[in-house]
Amino acid sequence: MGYLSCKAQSSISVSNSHAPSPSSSSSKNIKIQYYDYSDLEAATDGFSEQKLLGKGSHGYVYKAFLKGQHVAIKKPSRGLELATEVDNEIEILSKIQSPRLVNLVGFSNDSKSRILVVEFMSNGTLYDILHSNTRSLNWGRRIRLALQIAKAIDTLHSQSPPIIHRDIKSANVLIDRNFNARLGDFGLALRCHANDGRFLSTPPAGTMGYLDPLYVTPDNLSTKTDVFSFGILLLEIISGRKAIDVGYSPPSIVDWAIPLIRKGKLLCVYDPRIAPPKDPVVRKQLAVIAAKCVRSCRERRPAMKEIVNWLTGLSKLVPLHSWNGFNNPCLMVETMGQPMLQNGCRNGV
Ligand SMILES: Nc1ncnc2c1ncn2[C@@H]1O[C@H](COP(=O)(O)OP(=O)(O)OP(=O)(O)O)[C@@H](O)[C@H]1O
Repeated sequence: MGYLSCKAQSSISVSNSHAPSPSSSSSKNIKIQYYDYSDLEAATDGFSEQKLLGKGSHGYVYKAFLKGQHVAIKKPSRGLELATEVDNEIEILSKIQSPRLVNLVGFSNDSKSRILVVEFMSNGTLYDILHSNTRSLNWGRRIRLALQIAKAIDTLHSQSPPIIHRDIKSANVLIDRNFNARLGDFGLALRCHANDGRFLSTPPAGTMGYLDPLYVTPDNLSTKTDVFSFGILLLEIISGRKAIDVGYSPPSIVDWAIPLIRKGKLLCVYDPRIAPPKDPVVRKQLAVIAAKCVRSCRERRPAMKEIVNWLTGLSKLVPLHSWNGFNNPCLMVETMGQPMLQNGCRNGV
């Protein structure tokens, strides 16, 4: 996995040449394309409805084909405050590329509007996949998606200084054409540097349902804030339930799932739309990992690296079958592995 060291970050080049493909990311040579507003306007047929992929709180996302590459174009809908989020996303993503992230391709920087151009993800968001009733993912696929998201967050936390995403949620996980998870939306991301004024003064933010309850002042932010949100996302992957769903009591996934996991009623938390994982070790450990991530004592939450190790072990125990209906022979290969979970993961929650 490629990511940049702090030193290499000074050698970013903003150029008019093509951005490198994410898989060929180099620590010294991230090339970001600069676009004229008119190029982006033309590529989206004047930001037309037909090219609209979706809408978020920051603005609209359009599909376009630019210089031989499918891209997603993110156009803020409101004023200055949102431009700041786009600026932040540019600042963070122009210094890091990874096959686990929705990478920056370029941006337009003219007086009319700051517009972001990122890689196009053809299979939508994990939120849509988990909560649509048309396709249910098998356990092999769910565990691999969880592992890929954990690797993405670990990549951010391994930077110097660490980058904290602050908005880990299933709607910010996009699925690429090979059905791999990519972490996107870096509008809220912050570099965790004790002397950084922005880090010290930025008020807490995130998405309700995923937000660490301990993150109440700017200086409370830590990598464990993302670990908490990842735990919520893992519960969502396990149960198929939304982070907050007022149709249930209690509506919060964590208030519902953790007492059940503590009582050992694991089968109650598994997605009723599909049979639970066959292997009881997998059933238990997946739930235990999620419960460890959302512990109220931050110090007792695991680091992302540990979570990556545990999920890697679990992924070896569960075969990866086809992606419900999509016929990708590469995904049909069964992965055999030896049981492994270290670092006390077999202990209780
Ligand atoms: N890189 C991309 N490739 C393909 N579709 C995308 C891409 N980025 C976003 N989309 C689509 O656009 C929609 C809106 O994305 P956006 O990031 O603006 O908002 P969000 O993450 O859903 O919400 P919010 O910004 O409020 O957190 C997504 O739900 C997705 O369907």
